[in-house]
Amino acid sequence: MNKSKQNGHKPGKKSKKKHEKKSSALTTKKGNKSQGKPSITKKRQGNKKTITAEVTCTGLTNEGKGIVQWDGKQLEVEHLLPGETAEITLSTSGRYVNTELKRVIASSKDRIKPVCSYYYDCGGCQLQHMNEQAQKRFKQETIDELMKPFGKPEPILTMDHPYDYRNKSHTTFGLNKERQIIGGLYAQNSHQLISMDRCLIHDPKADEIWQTIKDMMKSFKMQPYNEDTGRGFLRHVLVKVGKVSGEIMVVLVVASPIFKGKNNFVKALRKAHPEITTILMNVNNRDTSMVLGGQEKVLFGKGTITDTLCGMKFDISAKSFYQINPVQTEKLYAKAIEMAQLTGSETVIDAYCGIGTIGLIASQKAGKVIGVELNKDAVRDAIRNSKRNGVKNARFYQGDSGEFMMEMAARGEKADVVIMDPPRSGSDEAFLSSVVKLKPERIVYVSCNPVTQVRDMRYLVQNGYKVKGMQPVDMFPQTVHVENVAEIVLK
Ligand SMILES: C[S@@+](CC[C@H](N)C(=O)[O-])C[C@H]1O[C@@H](n2cnc3c(N)ncnc32)[C@H](O)[C@@H]1O
Repeated sequence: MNKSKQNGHKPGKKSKKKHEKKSSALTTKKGNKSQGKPSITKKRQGNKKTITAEVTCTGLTNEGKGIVQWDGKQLEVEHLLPGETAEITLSTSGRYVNTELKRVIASSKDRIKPVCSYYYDCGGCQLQHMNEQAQKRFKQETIDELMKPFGKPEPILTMDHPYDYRNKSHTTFGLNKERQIIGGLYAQNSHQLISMDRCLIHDPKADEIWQTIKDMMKSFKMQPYNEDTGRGFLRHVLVKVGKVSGEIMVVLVVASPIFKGKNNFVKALRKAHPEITTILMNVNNRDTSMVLGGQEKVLFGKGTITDTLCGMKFDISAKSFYQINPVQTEKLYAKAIEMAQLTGSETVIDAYCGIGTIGLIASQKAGKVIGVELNKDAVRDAIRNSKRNGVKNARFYQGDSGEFMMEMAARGEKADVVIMDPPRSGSDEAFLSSVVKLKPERIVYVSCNPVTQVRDMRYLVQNGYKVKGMQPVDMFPQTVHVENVAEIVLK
């Protein structure tokens, strides 16, 4: 048996799109020089040349891919670990070089057999071939390297059971070659549906529910939606689970508002899963890769679920953002509130506030909290959550955080602490320049993308602030993503 099989590696099954990379744009982090050995085979197809080569991995990129040197170029190879020697294929097409791991010849002690049997096909997780210690070390080194201009981050807070953590999942449906209905996830960066019955980072109940829906589809004559032809009905199933409350929301994302037999469908689903507390239909009839569409209809229950986080209760709508790993979120929020150093009198801005979680938790120690959020359903949830928890000193507004802060700065208003938690793209100059004008004593910056966080913190540092401390949190075990919270104070 070859080494790749021992390691559970299934070569040659991936979508080609996944590997497409400009060799000139490759990350240089942690890479040393080492020369790839001469090619073993060469094939030419049109302008495309495929080469098999033996290479040695010298480091990892921020995306967890192995760095190798070949023919004077630095290339990335998925699922390859530092120190490993492997056989890879390289396909060159113009300036592009695609790589694929074929066989690990000398394996690293950090390599393990992925627990998930879909790992090499799916791409939703990127680090399952590393043991827990190696994942931790990789995330710490990545964040340490990125944050170097601002100091040394604290040791990352990891999770005891790094599986089953996602409280939100969405599944897509399609037909296999035999025209049987299948469900699963798209391979990363592609629309190739990977049929699966379990995702090990999802809540197990969520996977049971969509499996039931898949099995019900045939008897209800419900066809999966086909994005190429625009035909079919069921596009996705979104499941949200309240990990503490046990409440479960199921959203049937459909291509048309005409849902024949919906009452019987809902009845049958509830019979199979009495634990479901609400069912919604969301109509997405656009040619889009976005999961949810504009129209929403509650088919059963109250249309939201409630969950408990840091001792407070939160209503969550289908379209509202809610952190996907509540165990780690409690650690993250505790750190963010500690960094805010509230004494009971401060005016706190909770920017990009979602359903108001951080702001409402902070309100217990603050003078007043002002939350701002773009998504109107999330703002409605935040206002309801404020009432539900008896909070009297918090107000929530719908709007763009940048515009909101510019207006505050123009009115000469005051803020002592700004807590900001923008999406992956980070914040913008309108927001950051207004923060600089408002001059809060401290800024707590929560980020799920340290790359954009670095960019924004650089702006703040150039404009009178300094980074006092940083705490990375592993919110997304098995994946390359890292959450980081930074304490930033006026110089
Ligand atoms: C990473 S989430 C954080 C939400 C919340 N702080 C939490 O911990 O649950 C980012 C939020 O920013 C919102 N958002 C995105 N762009 C925005 C903008 N320009 N202005 C205000 N909110 C925005 C999103 O709708 C989302 O709720």
